[in-house]
Amino acid sequence: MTQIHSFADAWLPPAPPRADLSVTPLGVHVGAEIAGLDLAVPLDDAARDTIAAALARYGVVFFRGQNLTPEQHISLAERFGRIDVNRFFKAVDGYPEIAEVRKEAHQAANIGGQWHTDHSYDAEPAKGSILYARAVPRVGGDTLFASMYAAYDALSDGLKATLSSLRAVHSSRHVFGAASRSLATSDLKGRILNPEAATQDAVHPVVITHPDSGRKALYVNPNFTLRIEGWTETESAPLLGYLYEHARRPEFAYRFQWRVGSIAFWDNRATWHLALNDYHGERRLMHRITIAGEALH
Ligand SMILES: O=C(O)CCC(=O)C(=O)O
Ligand SMILES: [Fe+2]
Repeated sequence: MTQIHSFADAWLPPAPPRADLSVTPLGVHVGAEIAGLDLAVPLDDAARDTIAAALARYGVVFFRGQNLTPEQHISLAERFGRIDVNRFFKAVDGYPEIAEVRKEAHQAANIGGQWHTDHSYDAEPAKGSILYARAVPRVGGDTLFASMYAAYDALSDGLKATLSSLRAVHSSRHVFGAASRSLATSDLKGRILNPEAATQDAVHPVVITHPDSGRKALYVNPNFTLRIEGWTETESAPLLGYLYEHARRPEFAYRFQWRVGSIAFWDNRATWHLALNDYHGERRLMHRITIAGEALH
């Protein structure tokens, strides 16, 4: 008789190398909370490895109750790679490495309000981002994360085979550039800067093999992907639209509720994220550091 293994057998993490740490899966396909760490203290190798392994497995890891200075936030990020300074977000005063994700009570538009992965418009997209909550609304302002491993796995073998030969063009121009309609019509001015730096397009496979986990992940997103390479935008729209609708299915996602001091550290190649803009009249301020990645294959 075939033995039936429960889902948890495959999904629960191996014991972390430090017995004082715990890794608890939160979503069925994405998200885990790591407890037992004060991230203001320099990470030892065992803690670093625990975080890196959880990130590769769960796509995004969360920490609660942290209290970081900008310097400590930078030191934490540097344990995972070189910092990739974002060209478009206003930086925290005195800290060009830290991007400010801010919405004041009188402002309407938020940053990251569409499903995306950070920096997919770069030839070497960021490997991950560490977002730290400094001020949060009383209610609302959650962030959704979706597993692009799960989205890929759920496609048919036929569509997987078709996608394996396709690459897609990604761009920052229509989002952060001078011609961006959302910048022209919203109150993001002053929070999003340097439209002249939005010149680059990049081409990536539609399905990547994740450099750390070896798993396949869908790597197109509704914010930055323009078209399939060699196809027009009009020709690309039905296929990309289908992939977005598929990847947006709620069962691939986890919704994180912030508190001041919460941290989300996501793997940008394995997940999408979306910041909900449902807290008008309240303030939300996050600090983000993005870690440099590599070309994707
Ligand atoms: O504010 C958030 O929750 C996420 C915003 C975003 O897309 C980002 O920081 O990359
Ligand atoms: Fe983002």
